Amino acid sequence: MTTDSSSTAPPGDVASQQVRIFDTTLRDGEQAPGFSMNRQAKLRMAQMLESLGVDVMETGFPAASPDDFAAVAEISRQLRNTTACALARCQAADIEAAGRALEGAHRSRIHVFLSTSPLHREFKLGKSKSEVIDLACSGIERALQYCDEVEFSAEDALRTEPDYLIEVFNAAIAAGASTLNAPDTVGFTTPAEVEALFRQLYREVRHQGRAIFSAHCHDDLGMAVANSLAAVAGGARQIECTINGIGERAGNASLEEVVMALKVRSPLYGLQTRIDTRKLYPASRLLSQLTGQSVPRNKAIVGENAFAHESGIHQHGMLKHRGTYEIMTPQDVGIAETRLVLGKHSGRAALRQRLQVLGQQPDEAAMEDIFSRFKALADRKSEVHDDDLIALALGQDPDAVGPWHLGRLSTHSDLGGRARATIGLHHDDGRQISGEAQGDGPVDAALKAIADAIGLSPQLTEFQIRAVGAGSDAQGQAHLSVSHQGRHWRASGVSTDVIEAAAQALLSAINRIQRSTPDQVDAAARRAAP
Ligand SMILES: CC(=O)SCCNC(=O)CCNC(=O)[C@H](O)C(C)(C)COP(=O)(O)OP(=O)(O)OC[C@H]1O[C@@H](n2cnc3c(N)ncnc32)[C@H](O)[C@@H]1OP(=O)(O)O
Ligand SMILES: CC(C)C(=O)C(=O)O
Repeated sequence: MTTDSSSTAPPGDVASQQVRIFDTTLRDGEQAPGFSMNRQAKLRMAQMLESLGVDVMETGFPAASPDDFAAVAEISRQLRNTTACALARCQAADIEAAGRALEGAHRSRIHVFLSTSPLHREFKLGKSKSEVIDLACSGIERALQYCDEVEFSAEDALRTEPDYLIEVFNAAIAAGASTLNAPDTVGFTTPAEVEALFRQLYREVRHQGRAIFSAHCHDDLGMAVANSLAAVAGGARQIECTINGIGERAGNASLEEVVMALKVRSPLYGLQTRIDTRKLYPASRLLSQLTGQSVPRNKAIVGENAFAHESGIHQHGMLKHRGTYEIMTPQDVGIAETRLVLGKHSGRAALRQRLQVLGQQPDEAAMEDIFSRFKALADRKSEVHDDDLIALALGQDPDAVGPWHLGRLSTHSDLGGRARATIGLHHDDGRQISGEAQGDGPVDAALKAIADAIGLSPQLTEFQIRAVGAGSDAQGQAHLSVSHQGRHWRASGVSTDVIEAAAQALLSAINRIQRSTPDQVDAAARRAAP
């Protein structure tokens, strides 16, 4: 967590080293298709954002719907260290709704906005320059009756005539706004342009240290984070951003990227935030769970690959000194550890290190043999897992099938009742066994029947079924991970019948366990056999 104790300038003044983080995940983020959240989800996310340390939280747009109003009201009552903010158009009903929703807030802000660009003035609002200024000022004055502070946004500011924008901001300050936001509503600007605009605003608007400038950048050209940082270089002291960069169209500036850029490059920017960066990854995962939208693997800071290395040259460098290929630690952002993923691009250094972790210490000759078999396997699989490596080290074929095979599977389930499964298995040595079990659904029953029949119940740690292809005749692909005696095994099964796909996946995992520890599993199966 970074805090500013050295600066004497008020937060937000250009002389201050503190940048306010204004989070709009629950408003601009939530208003994008695919990201809407119900009240419960918003409340859960708000708790996470407050513990992350955001300074201002835009909790919603109360005039949008009764549920949004209720969410803003409930979140506002709960926030203690964060200013609760609600959005409103320059319309009396919107502002009154925002004011009522914020009534229980510890500290409240109404964010009123109005378009200022020529295109928006003419086609959206049908208003002249002076009418826009009058409407903005009356909106700000009205909002001040309901809250502690008012932010004013000149929507589409980056396509507004700069001299007119200055006139609007001067009027907004005179009307009582203490935060002046110049949004790049359509993600059109560039870093050089936005920095120059903020410098001009800082110089020419009559803020007299009473108002701070804010940047709200969209990512239509992929420059939202760069533009936000450039705005700060030009004098902005509030950045509006969202977790995972969600927001209208291509999204907003990503909070985790902005914050980590300021932290990792602090000698360059000399600026700080209050964000507890160790909570960035948990916040990102929570949002992904609540919205059902996954984070791309290659996403900066919080993507699965952000601290994962597959290429041998990088892995070799990382094993010598992690600074060779990482500019921050995974722990800085709340990720447990760096992963060296073994695949077709990996080299001997990473393979040897992983084998050592798995208790295998092959000599040079054995290592060469394992390495060539590893490369051959890696050409067929995207990722080589620990159980594959153990099979390679033990001289086994990681692609082998059996010894157990599924001979028979039948399931029965009634709506609302327990499901039942019976299975028949045969072994390469001619043995045949059968089993029967009940479960929560037919997949659960089938997996239990197999585990009971073989007499081995590895713990299921991950389970996914997905359709391959479209249509009701699509193949179902089951992936699972199990743990057994401290080791982890992965397996998959494919069938047009999803229950059979799951059963094949578990059997494949048990076979892998058996092939690496044959005596032990065989004894279990003999005990289980009738
Ligand atoms: C850049 C941004 O992200 S702005 C925030 C965008 N977010 C949203 O729009 C999400 C929530 N919005 C909603 O639920 C609805 O749009 C509502 C409830 C706010 C309004 O719904 P409706 O009354 O049916 O209006 P509708 O959405 O069709 O059109 C917007 C109206 O607001 C006017 N308007 C737009 N911005 C402003 C503003 N800042 N101040 C005053 N009026 C405005 C438009 O001119 C239009 O007016 P008109 O109906 O007289 O033509
Ligand atoms: C309401 C304003 C700040 C906005 O979301 C935008 O201009 O993108």
